[in-house]
Amino acid sequence: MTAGGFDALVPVTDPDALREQEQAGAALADAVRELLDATVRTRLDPAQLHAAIPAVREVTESLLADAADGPRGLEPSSDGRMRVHGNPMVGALNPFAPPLRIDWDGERAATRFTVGAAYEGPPGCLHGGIAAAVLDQVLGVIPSSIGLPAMTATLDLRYRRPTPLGELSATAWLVERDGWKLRLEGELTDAEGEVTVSATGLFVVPRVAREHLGTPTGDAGEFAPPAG
Ligand SMILES: CCCCCCCCCCCC(=O)SCCNC(=O)CCNC(=O)[C@H](O)C(C)(C)COP(=O)(O)OP(=O)(O)OC[C@H]1O[C@@H](n2cnc3c(N)ncnc32)[C@H](O)[C@@H]1OP(=O)(O)O
Repeated sequence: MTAGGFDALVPVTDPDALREQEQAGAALADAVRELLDATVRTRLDPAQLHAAIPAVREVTESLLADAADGPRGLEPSSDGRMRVHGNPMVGALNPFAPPLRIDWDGERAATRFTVGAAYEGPPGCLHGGIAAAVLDQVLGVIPSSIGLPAMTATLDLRYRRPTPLGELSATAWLVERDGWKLRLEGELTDAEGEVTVSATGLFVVPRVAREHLGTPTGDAGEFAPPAG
């Protein structure tokens, strides 16, 4: 199951039209992601750079002909789940998002993704804040995947070694549930399988969501810590 949305299904009047809209928006985001990468990597001379600007501005203007005034917020998707399409880690419509596609198998949330020049911190390596955002997101899909939409209260990171740009993976699991509080752990791993960053997070179901969800059962049940 792909995680990252909110598990409760909502009625969608015309899922085919919505899917077509999502696919077109995601294709545009892919193209702009390539533009973002090219913008960082280009070595064209100043005159050539200035010459590129009008074409980019023209596209921007055309997109703003029909656009939201601000962020998109939570919207129904064609799969019947609510999603934040502008999310900078998983949002299909956000060119800054790698984007992460996070799978939840009932025990672990996991994603494989590629990061390039736009995410560079130390030379050739992933920016530490992006590593934090990836882990926040991968840990953060677990609460909603088990029906307890929660927000990050604390996120502790241990940067063990530099994370090279390129193919990476991240995984997270639930360690403990205490009422409305979830203790989660996760890891970011490089292409060689080395753990570069490990994370521990406390996620709390906010008061407003608690009022809708009723009484917590207070134990992790089947969501026990994975072996190893
Ligand atoms: C609609 C869902 C969307 C869900 C959306 C999911 C999207 C996932 C995306 C990735 C995750 C993010 O980036 S989320 C964005 C980054 N995070 C945030 O912006 C969160 C900002 N902080 C908050 O909104 C709030 O402080 C909360 C929700 C964390 C907690 O506030 P609250 O709901 O009023 O809860 P409160 O009654 O005070 O506390 C409940 C229990 O949690 C404990 N507790 C609370 N905060 C902490 C803390 N920092 N450290 C230790 N413990 C804490 C309390 O001691 C208490 O324990 P006891 O007395 O019961 O034992």
